[in-house]
Amino acid sequence: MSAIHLQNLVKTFGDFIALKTMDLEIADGEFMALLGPSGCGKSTTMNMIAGMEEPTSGKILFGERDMAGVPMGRRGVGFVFQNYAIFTHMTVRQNLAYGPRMRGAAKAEIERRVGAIAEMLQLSPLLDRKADRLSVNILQRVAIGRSAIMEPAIFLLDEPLSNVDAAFRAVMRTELKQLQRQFRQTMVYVTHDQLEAMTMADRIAVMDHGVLQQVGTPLEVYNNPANVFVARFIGAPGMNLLKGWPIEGDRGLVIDLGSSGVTPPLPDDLAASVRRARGEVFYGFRPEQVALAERGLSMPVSFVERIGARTIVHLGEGESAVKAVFENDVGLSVGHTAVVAPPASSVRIFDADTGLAMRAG
Ligand SMILES: Nc1ncnc2c1ncn2[C@@H]1O[C@H](COP(=O)(O)OP(=O)(O)OP(=O)(O)O)[C@@H](O)[C@H]1O
Repeated sequence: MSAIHLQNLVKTFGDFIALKTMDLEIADGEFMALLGPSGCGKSTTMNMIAGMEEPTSGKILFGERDMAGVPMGRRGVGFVFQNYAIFTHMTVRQNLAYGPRMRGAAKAEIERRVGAIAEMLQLSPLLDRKADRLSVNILQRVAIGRSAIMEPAIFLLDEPLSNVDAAFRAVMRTELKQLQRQFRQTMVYVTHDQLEAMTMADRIAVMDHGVLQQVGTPLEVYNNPANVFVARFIGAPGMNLLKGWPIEGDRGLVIDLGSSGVTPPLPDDLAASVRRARGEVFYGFRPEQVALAERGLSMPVSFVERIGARTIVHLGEGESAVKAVFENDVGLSVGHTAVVAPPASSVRIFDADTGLAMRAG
């Protein structure tokens, strides 16, 4: 019943197309993150699921049930926004109890549910505090509690952590995931923060410019991005992408990267696809997978960032710039030349014209 199906969903505002044909299946009990840069259409999609906006065309089904014309209050969804919507003149207890009381729940039942949700969200010591005396962090926790206490089968959260501070955000990531495990709701979570999506979601729907780019588990979108947008967007830093031409080398197909040199041979199954496509490509590899090597791409060090034990080394410049992440200090400084090689199995190739990933085989 709580699966969500988005079918050919389109939303325009006048001439502006906010969402171009979205097809997405969210399973019952799944935690789906809608991830993408500002303006990509995440909130528009969410607002249509909630019933706050009508689709221009296309369908939204909850289970088998078409939601066309079903008002927000009848959809059985819980909604938490970026800006906590709570009653500041009430106590935390009164805020949490508000929904069940409106539904006419018995007093003892309300008390039991308020106690349980307060315990889960670490609000028990604050239950009798007036909401106007709480920090932004705690206000958002109360807002989540106020929605969660209704145990909605579908829980929609739109950037709920973007106004809270970084340390609290880390705590809340864990708590939200636990909340979902406990209630087993279908959760749709809008964020532009990939760390939130990667750590909490079962699957991530990556969006850009009103177009769904890829749907997959966090590891799938990280390891096998469908296109150059996803490759650059996922990962911190994103995937390195160097433009080059495939050429036949002595030991197999290699990519001529111009001033950066020539790559090691591609694995055979990937080479077969690249040969068939015959065009210019992007040679992609993750900064975390770069190793210093005797043979490989020889590049000047342009900048070194040290973040605790982690070191991000910037190599080359302009179009041929790449980043390499090391978990220790590898002794590289500006002015050095580094020879780096990504392991063949971690290399990804994208068609330079279409931006689409070429798969092995
Ligand atoms: N009511 C509206 N009228 C006109 N344009 C709108 C309206 N609502 C959204 N848009 C536009 O649609 C596009 C998508 O907006 P949306 O809020 O869905 O993006 P988003 O991915 O959630 O980004 P953000 O994180 O910035 O909210 C944006 O360019 C936005 O300006």
